Order: sequence, then structure tokens, then C-alpha cells
Amino acid sequence: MTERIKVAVIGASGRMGSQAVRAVQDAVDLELVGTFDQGDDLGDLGGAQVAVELTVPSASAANIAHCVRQGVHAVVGTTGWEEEKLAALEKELVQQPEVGVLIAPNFAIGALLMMSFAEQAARFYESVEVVETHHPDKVDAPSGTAARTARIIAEARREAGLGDVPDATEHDPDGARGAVVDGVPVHALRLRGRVAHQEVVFGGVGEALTIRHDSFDRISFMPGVLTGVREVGKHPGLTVGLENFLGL
Ligand SMILES: NC(=O)c1ccc[n+]([C@@H]2O[C@H](COP(=O)([O-])OP(=O)(O)OC[C@H]3O[C@@H](n4cnc5c(N)ncnc54)[C@H](O)[C@@H]3O)[C@@H](O)[C@H]2O)c1
Ligand SMILES: O=C(O)C1=N[C@H](C(=O)O)CCC1
Repeated sequence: MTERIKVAVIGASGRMGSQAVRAVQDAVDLELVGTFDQGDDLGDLGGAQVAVELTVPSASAANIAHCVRQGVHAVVGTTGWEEEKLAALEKELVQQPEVGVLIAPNFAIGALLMMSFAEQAARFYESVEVVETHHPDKVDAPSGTAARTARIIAEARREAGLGDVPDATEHDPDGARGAVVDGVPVHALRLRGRVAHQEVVFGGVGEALTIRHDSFDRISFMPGVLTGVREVGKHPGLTVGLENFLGL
């Protein structure tokens, strides 16, 4: 039998981390060797080959820098990885060229397809807005998925030579038009009872296209987490987006 991949989970007591612990325990080809949460010394990560990191935006970069220095591959679901943090991580990875880090704003297959479909549609529509809905315990807004979707759409619009999204608003003292990420309006709803949901709404002359994805349960993220764990060691350096491991 081939050796099982040794896995640690950081943020193991959280909503996602506790699901990830169960998913790793249930996978015959993986071995859970460490669980860590706030205040724990990560040390050698229990001898893990791969760490799954599901914490908070303010802690994630330091945790991943630690993993890289320990020579441990990392699968990162935590959001809030802005450009500066990614640049600093890339510098860390230069010192450990055999280590792979996957930053995955969303592990659900449907969310990855939603972003892919949105990229495909972007060049055909003058108007586009992103509306994300999450549970009210989420600490960051807009969601990592919404921010990434907006950037993917913006890039596709630039490549197609589209100009700004049309918007005649002159007076919006309360910010009713929402945030703007790379030129794309993004609206964040926080509702008890929801998990993670997003609509990408395109508007053209006389028509609209809505691409919607719903995660009703965090179990929807687990196949993607496990794919990340199995693949990350084969992809040294930084990878942003699980779609890169899925041929999407
Ligand atoms: N990529 C995805 O598909 C996906 C899906 C769901 C959630 N997320 C993201 O995952 C992250 C976690 O979400 P959640 O709902 O599980 O949050 P949560 O608040 O339930 O869990 C976070 C856990 O991290 C722990 N923690 C905080 N600081 C820490 C530190 N310095 N070291 C170790 N552990 C620490 C907390 O104690 C808590 O147990 C968020 O950033 C969220 O946006 C990503
Ligand atoms: O529950 C969360 O928090 C989620 N965070 C990710 C994001 O910000 O995009 C993925 C969906 C769930």
C-alpha cells in the first residue's frame, strides 16, 4: 500500500476546520497527525507533509510563512489574501522552492464553475454586479470568492476592450451602490441561516444573465480541500485558485 499523506489542520476548532478534520480522518489515503487552533505552537506541525489552514485573515499569513519555513506544503482556505500578502509569501517560497502553497478562495466545485462561466460571459455584457450572501458570523467582506470573481471579470473585460460598467449614480451618501472591486460593483449580504451563496448578474440591451451558486452546507467544500491536499505537493510554488489543479 502507498504511504498515506500526513496532514495537519490549523484552525481545527472552527466551522471549516472541524469539517476538514473529519474529512481527513475519513480519507483512507490521508493521516491526520496534528490539529492546531489559536494559541497553539505550530512547531513542526506534528510531522505533517501538508497543512490545511482555515483560520482568520489576520492570522493566515503568519501561519503559512511558518509552514513554508518548516518545509510543509499548505492548502489555504482562509480569505483576505491581498496582493501584498501574496507577494510576501512568494518571497518566502523562493527560500523553499520545493514547497507548494495553494490559496483557494473557494473549494466548492460549483463556485469554481460559477467563476469560470462568469469569465466566459464577461466580454459580452456592458453591465455586471456581484451579490454574495454569507452567514452573519463571517468576519470579512466582501467574500474572498466575490473579490476573486470581480477580478476575473475585470480582467476579461479589459482583454475585450470593454470600458467602465455604466452607472449614472451621482448621489449615494449611504453607500447603497456597494463596494467596487477592480471596477466591478460587489454587494455583501449577511443573513442568519445562510452558508455561502453568490450571484453574478450580467446586463445587456434587453436581457440579463444570472449565474448563481449555493453552498448549503460546508460539506460542499470538503472534496476540494481533499483534492488540494493530494495535489499541492506536486505543484511547488504558489498557486491561487483550486481550478488550477482541476484543469478548469
Ligand atoms: N475556501 C473556502 O472554500 C472557504 C469556505 C468556508 C470558509 N472559508 C474561510 O475559511 C476561514 C475560516 O472560516 P470558518 O467559518 O471556519 O471560521 P471560524 O471562525 O469558525 O474558525 C476559525 C478558527 O481559526 C481559529 N484561529 C484564529 N486565529 C488562529 C491562529 N492564529 N492560529 C490558529 N487558529 C486560529 C479560531 O479559534 C477558529 O477556531 C475564513 O477565512 C473563511 O472565509 C473558506
Ligand atoms: O463562510 C465563509 O466565510 C466562506 N468564505 C469563503 C469566501 O470568503 O469566499 C468561501 C465561502 C464561505
